[in-house]
Amino acid sequence: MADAPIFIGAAEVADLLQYGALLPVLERALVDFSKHDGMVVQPVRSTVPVDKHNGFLGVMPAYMTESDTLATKIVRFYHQTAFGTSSHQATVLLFNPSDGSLRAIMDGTVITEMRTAAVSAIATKYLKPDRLETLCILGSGAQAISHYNIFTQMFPFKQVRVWSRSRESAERFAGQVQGQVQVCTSAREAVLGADVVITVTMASEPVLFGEWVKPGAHVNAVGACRPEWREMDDALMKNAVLYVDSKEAALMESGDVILSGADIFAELGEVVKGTRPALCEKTTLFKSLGKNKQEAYTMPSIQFCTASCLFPFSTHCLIESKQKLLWTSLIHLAHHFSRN
Ligand SMILES: NC(=O)C1=CN([C@@H]2O[C@H](COP(=O)(O)OP(=O)(O)OC[C@H]3O[C@@H](n4cnc5c(N)ncnc54)[C@H](O)[C@@H]3O)[C@@H](O)[C@H]2O)C=CC1
Ligand SMILES: O=C([O-])C1=[NH+]CCC1
Repeated sequence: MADAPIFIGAAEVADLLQYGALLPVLERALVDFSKHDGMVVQPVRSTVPVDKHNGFLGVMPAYMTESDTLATKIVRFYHQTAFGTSSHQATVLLFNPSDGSLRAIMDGTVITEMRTAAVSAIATKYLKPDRLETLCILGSGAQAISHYNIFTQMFPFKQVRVWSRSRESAERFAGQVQGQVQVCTSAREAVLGADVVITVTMASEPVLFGEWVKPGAHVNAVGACRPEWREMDDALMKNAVLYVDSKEAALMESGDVILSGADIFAELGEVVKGTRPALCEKTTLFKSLGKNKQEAYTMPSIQFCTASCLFPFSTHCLIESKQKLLWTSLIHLAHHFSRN
């Protein structure tokens, strides 16, 4: 009989996952994904609308030949959730690729929050303007917090502005993060003059307009993952140089790309690899959909390990082994572009 899969809960994932280790894995995932050489098999996410409850369930499988990693993320995103419940909840399943048996079940919500923010940070590292003084965040939920955390760690912003539909949630956000945040009364006020803008809303109509965006600024467009949803207006989509995590996904899932008819300039993985240029002097926009969550790349110091070896060990070994499994899954997930 196959060994029972191990379970890695949200608290353990949060303990084990560090941005310092995550960033290079994701850069590698972006590059591998954008090679399009058949070594990473990762279809565009399959999404089931749950209309009766105003939500969606997305399934994101991938197989990476090089690291022999087979996993899937399952994510639900609902518009109305009970108070205190995140609109996005995810689970990651890791399989033994040789026989398809289930090896690990892990919380994917923290992974999603951190992976997505880390990929936006990578896009910003490559596409950033010369001046990095003002960061603007539109939205104040889970992604706003993870983006705030990594962006203030990685870049020397002097000012962070936030706007949210309700001032109360923007103020709650400002109280939750470590550091000064200017709560703005309008999205326009938050965006004017900002060097980097991040949109992390559940909006289905534009909240960011090209006329507000400073020429040469960089935008990370993280929300609006349905073909009929928008966060940007046409002017911004057409005037900015457009980078995406996955061209295939952007043309199937992104309302901002599909409905504006904007041309895609490059995948982020091509920029990281150096095969397409980073046009930093222009206004740039990175449309993130989460196409490489887990990657087929195994961190050099972390060997793949089987669930069967976990149970005779001490707690310490168990945690260490879980960390290995977590990384293996991340590596896989990274491919869902770092659609963490
Ligand atoms: N690209 C990627 O890889 C990923 C993208 N996402 C997307 O990022 C966005 C934020 O996700 P979370 O922070 O987890 O969600 P959340 O539910 O925690 O926060 C959503 C935020 O959007 C605001 N909002 C909701 N409806 C709005 C509207 N009509 N106009 C303006 N603001 C509105 C809410 O007030 C809240 O501040 C979502 O669109 C989500 O689908 C999430 C995970 C991965
Ligand atoms: O990658 C992801 O988990 C998601 N992207 C958009 C909605 C959820």
